[in-house]
Amino acid sequence: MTAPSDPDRRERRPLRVALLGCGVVGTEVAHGLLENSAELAARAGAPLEVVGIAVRDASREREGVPAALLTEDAEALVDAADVVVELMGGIEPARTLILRALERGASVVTANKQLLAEQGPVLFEAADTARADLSFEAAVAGAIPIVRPVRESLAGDQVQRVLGIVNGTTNYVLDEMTTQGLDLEDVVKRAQELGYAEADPTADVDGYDAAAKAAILASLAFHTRVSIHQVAREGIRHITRDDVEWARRTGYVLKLLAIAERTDEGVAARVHPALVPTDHPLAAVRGAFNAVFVEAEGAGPLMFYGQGAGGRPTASAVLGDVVSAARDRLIGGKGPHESAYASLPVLAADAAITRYQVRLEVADRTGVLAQVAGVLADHGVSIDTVRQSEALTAAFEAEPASEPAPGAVRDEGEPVARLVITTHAAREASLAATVSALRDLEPVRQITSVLRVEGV
Ligand SMILES: NC(=O)C1=CN([C@@H]2O[C@H](COP(=O)(O)OP(=O)(O)OC[C@H]3O[C@@H](n4cnc5c(N)ncnc54)[C@H](O)[C@@H]3O)[C@@H](O)[C@H]2O)C=CC1
Ligand SMILES: N[C@@H](CC=O)C(=O)O
Ligand code: NA
Repeated sequence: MTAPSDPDRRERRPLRVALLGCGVVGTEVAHGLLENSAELAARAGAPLEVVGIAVRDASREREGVPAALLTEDAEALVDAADVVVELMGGIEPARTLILRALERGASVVTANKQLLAEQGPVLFEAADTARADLSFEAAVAGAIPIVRPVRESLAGDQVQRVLGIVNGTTNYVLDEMTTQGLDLEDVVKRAQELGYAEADPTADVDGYDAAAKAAILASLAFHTRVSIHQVAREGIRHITRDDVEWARRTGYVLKLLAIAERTDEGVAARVHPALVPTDHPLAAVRGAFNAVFVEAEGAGPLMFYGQGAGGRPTASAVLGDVVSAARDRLIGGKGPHESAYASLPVLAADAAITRYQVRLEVADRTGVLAQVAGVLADHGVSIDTVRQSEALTAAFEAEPASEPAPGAVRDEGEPVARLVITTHAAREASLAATVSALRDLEPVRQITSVLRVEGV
């Protein structure tokens, strides 16, 4: 007769952990595994032995990381591990190494949102086939537990909407621009030094990183595969100090938001800068912190807040996944497998419905306001508020006039009025057509900015 399977009688041999990558996050994970080994062993149920760390240059010293652990042979390291922790980033060789690990039955922990958002289905299928864990808490909103709550705790509910700040770098940049009056480029450099930015910070500034996270959250929340290519994306590269200042003067703060929604027609995900009222909780999210609101039918509104970037905070989420994967291995089981996907339609970007703030410069003549209002009305875009003229113009006395749009006629002596129009909710497609028509309107000298307004 076979002995009953009693987890407490299983052999507690050390679990071999391989790290791939020893950068900002990898270094902190290595420190955590090496310095807290006794505590982690007690929590996991077996010692977690670091068998090696794959790096590009093994001859380079890394503080607090024994040189003997460094190797340039990532494949051999993967083949020697029970748990593979991928912290190299990028698509290749991360993808091949993760698949190799899963095919061998090793558990995988990764922080690689880019890979998950582009190639998630391949990886999840490999994990399910191998009955091995593929965990990625660090891939969305750094230290904040958000993947596990959406994937597991809300698995019995119907999530309707996920909205939040999921990129620490851009939140830090916009915050510094708002509070210190700095330019975008200077603050991005600082974000790199602080370990918040991706290896190529374009991924942060142009919204790719947030779009990857939005795709992951939308997939988990709506049980529908959403890839990064289906997320409408606009970054913060075009945001100027002027935009930030106008936001402040009109009662808002600029934030890069990720929004995923489920409607009767399907699901939609988008990432863009948005004006958030100064009294909205998201306005108070400073520095590299992130915050995510989830609305579910049964649970109602939920809010998650914490550090979204940086080595230590991200390593916390990675280490949590490592302990969890170790526990699953010790009982011979696997964490959650992927949902049988509902495959709801993923909607096009221009289906989104939002409020907008449009700033423009017009010839300061009688009747211009009516002409502008007429263009909005013609496109079915209803105006909420219009601010015009002296008060706003006077506030900018010291400010140099902005460059006119290419082709715009600007008479040197002509008085120009600034208008700030806030709309009621309108379809993205209607707003785009409105802006295009405004550009062609004779008295319009410049469309200074078009920003969405959220959280009103
Ligand atoms: N830094 C952060 O705040 C966060 C980062 N992440 C993710 O964590 C992962 C790692 O990010 P960081 O540590 O910030 O990046 P990093 O650029 O500091 O570290 C990556 C390391 O991997 C190494 N590497 C790359 N390709 C390699 C290869 N083929 N063989 C050996 N080593 C290789 C690089 O030399 C570098 O040292 C990325 O997927 C990133 O998106 C996730 C959440 C937060
Ligand atoms: N570059 C990312 C790091 C965490 O995911 C960010 O700034 O949020
Ligand atoms: Na997280």
